[in-house]
Amino acid sequence: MQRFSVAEHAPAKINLALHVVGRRDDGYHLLESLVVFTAFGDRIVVSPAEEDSFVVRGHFAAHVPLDDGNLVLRARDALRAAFPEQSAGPVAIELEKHLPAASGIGGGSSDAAATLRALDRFWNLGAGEARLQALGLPLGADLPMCVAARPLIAAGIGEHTQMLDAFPPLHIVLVNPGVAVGTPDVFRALTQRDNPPLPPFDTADALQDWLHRTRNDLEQPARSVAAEIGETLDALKDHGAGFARMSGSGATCFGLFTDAAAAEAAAAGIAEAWPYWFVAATQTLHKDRD
Ligand SMILES: C[C@](O)(CO)[C@H](O)COP(=O)(O)OP(=O)(O)OC[C@H]1O[C@@H](n2ccc(N)nc2=O)[C@H](O)[C@@H]1O
Ligand SMILES: Nc1ncnc2c1ncn2[C@@H]1O[C@H](COP(=O)(O)OP(=O)(O)OP(=O)(O)O)[C@@H](O)[C@H]1O
Repeated sequence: MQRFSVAEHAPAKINLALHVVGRRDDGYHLLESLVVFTAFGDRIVVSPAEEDSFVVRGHFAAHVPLDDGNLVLRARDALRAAFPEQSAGPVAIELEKHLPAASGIGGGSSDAAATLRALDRFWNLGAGEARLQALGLPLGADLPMCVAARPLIAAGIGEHTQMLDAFPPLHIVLVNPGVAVGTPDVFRALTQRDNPPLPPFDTADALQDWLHRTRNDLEQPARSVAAEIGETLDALKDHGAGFARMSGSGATCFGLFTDAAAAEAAAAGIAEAWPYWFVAATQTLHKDRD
């Protein structure tokens, strides 16, 4: 039996830009998105056990299912099923839940991706990143990008990921106005499904210029579901964000700041003015895997 615990960070996923460029016959939308991941996030710890178990702790623990509806358990089961010939014995899984659920920053997908990475190491499967991405896709379109968890461009419904090396580090404030927004509801409220593609991005490009030429096509439909998104973006801009936009299907918005001190000051100001909102100052992750 494996004698050591393995821990994996499950970062927040931020769609810096998200263009909806078409729709597949099965109803899934074709996207082009520049995605980064943050130091702030959830945490998965897998440990040796006599039988399978799952516990959730942390500020948002009460907001996620404890049964097979949790993407963490679905990821564990998918990995076991893919490696029937290898010993994939009982395991205790602990999830520390710091990311708000149903909030556009991929909490469940990132937890599932971290579970795949952690169990791949714990069970010594040597699956490799591409295999883990393919195994994750049936659990959610965001899984392949969350397995990679470093700056990338995603395309298709999320199954194509192209890593961006030497992406500039970013100081970010995440703000969620306390409204859970269902991803299917936002896609349903979308009126324009064939929008212009993402302009090409080169890491040598000025990011701010590029951001101003891009969009989140899910912002308008999300605002029709949760009007608080407008107030959230205003709060970030009023507290000095050089750029602010909604991530994914919302309602979490991100603001970009010049340095960590500016991000922390803005986060403190927003948290004081809106004590019931979720607010976190953080920075992007760039660690290479594999
Ligand atoms: C909005 C994003 O977060 C951007 O990164 C993702 O596209 C959503 O990824 P996700 O939450 O992993 O999505 P899934 O769990 O696969 O799908 C939830 C629902 O969102 C819609 N959906 C999702 C992804 C996609 N490319 N097109 C869609 O239309 C579908 O109605 C689907 O039933
Ligand atoms: N580990 C988990 N963490 C959060 N939600 C989970 C988890 N497992 C299952 N879920 C379910 O998935 C739903 C979507 O939550 P999630 O946080 O993944 O959405 P999201 O942040 O909008 O993701 P995305 O940005 O990928 O659209 C929740 O309503 C919740 O019931």
